[in-house]
Amino acid sequence: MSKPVLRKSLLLSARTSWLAWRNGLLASPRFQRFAARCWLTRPIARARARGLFDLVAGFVYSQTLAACIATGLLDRLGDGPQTCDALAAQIDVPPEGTLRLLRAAAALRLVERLGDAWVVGSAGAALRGNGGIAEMVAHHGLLYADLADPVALLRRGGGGGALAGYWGYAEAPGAGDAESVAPYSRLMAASQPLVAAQTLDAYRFARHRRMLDIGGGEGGFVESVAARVPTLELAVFDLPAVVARARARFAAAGLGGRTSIHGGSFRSDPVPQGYDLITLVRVLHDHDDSVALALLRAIRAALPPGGRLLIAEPMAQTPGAEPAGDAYFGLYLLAMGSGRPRAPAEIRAMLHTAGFARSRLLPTALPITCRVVVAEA
Ligand SMILES: CC(C)=CCC/C(C)=C/CC/C(C)=C/C=C/C(C)=C/C=C/C=C(C)/C=C/C=C(C)/C=C/C=C(C)/C=C/CC(C)(C)O
Ligand SMILES: C[S@@+](CC[C@H](N)C(=O)[O-])C[C@H]1O[C@@H](n2cnc3c(N)ncnc32)[C@H](O)[C@@H]1O
Repeated sequence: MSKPVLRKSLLLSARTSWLAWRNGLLASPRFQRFAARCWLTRPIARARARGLFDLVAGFVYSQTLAACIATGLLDRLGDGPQTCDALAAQIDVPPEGTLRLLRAAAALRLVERLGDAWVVGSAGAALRGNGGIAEMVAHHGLLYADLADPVALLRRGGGGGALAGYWGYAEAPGAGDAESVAPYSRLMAASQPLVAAQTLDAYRFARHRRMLDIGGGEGGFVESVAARVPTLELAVFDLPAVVARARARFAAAGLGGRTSIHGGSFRSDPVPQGYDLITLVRVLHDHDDSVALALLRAIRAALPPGGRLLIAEPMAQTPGAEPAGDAYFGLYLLAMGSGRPRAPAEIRAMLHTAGFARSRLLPTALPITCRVVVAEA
């Protein structure tokens, strides 16, 4: 056995022993009782118990939030303080039910008591400041239905449920009509500013002349870039029924002269050429490895020498945000029926395989919402 292999195997066996010892201790009711009573370990024990309780009960918190959004309770409180009785009449829930909801929401900092009335709480205020989150919560009903039996979902390899139906247009023959693409495109457009803000702060778009946003939906990201970088010519490539929405949006925003529209499928149509920057915003993670790699290869072939590809999306193994990438998006994409969240290192390895010379991860202010990898052809 070579020295590095021996070293690796010794380290692995030391770590295995340590983890077995640690887990035995943490599982022991005697140790748990001792840690909760001893003044030195009590804060840690309480924090761990709280963390575990949140994990066990998190779906109830999410459903409390869902009720606040569905009834419009948060928006109503956004207009000013309200009593429970006044709110009850507006949201069509009996006063006892409204009070129960308000108390639950207060525990989650969504609302706050102010004398005899109620106002928006600190978490509620942050949520109201990010429009797209409320829409995300509203569409979680679909994911919630699919996750009612998570083991069945895992056993059947994902898809086949409510969320897959919502998304199905991209796989459908003809790739969707105006009616079937509308709900999803609207949802993506509503949540797009969260991602655009991070991406625009992370990368200097002004260094480019012509940008193509592949899978750009109804053009929300292109519109944000247009507002930040007046010199850039912009284009969007998406399924024909989706880009029809982008065309209307650009015309309404007075961007018709600065933007081009390409309708097609990157599964079967060539990637348009003539752009020195191509972007994939919340697109790569939607696809299984074979489709994702074929797309990266096609983009590499379409870029001029020195041209760049920018990938922006939530990623796996994000320090401090592991549950968002690996748990939330891992199960979301499973329910959707294709794709997976990838770690930056995996994306960079795929970029290398696709023929990109260099790539790097750029820092973003809120990596939980989006990370950015840029690659050079
Ligand atoms: C004022 C005083 C007293 C003190 C100030 C202290 C201080 C500095 C406080 C900071 C307050 C502050 C600025 C808070 C900011 C909070 C923010 C920005 C919160 C943002 C939260 C974002 C969330 C929760 C985002 C959720 C996003 C979701 C769930 C996205 C889902 C996306 C999906 C499903 C996308 C699907 C696309 C597909 C199919 C995968 O491709
Ligand atoms: C998650 S959405 C992201 C939309 C937008 N980039 C954003 O961040 O809001 C994925 C987009 O990829 C598009 N898409 C899916 N399959 C496609 C295909 N085969 N060819 C072109 N676009 C496709 C969808 O229509 C959708 O607009």
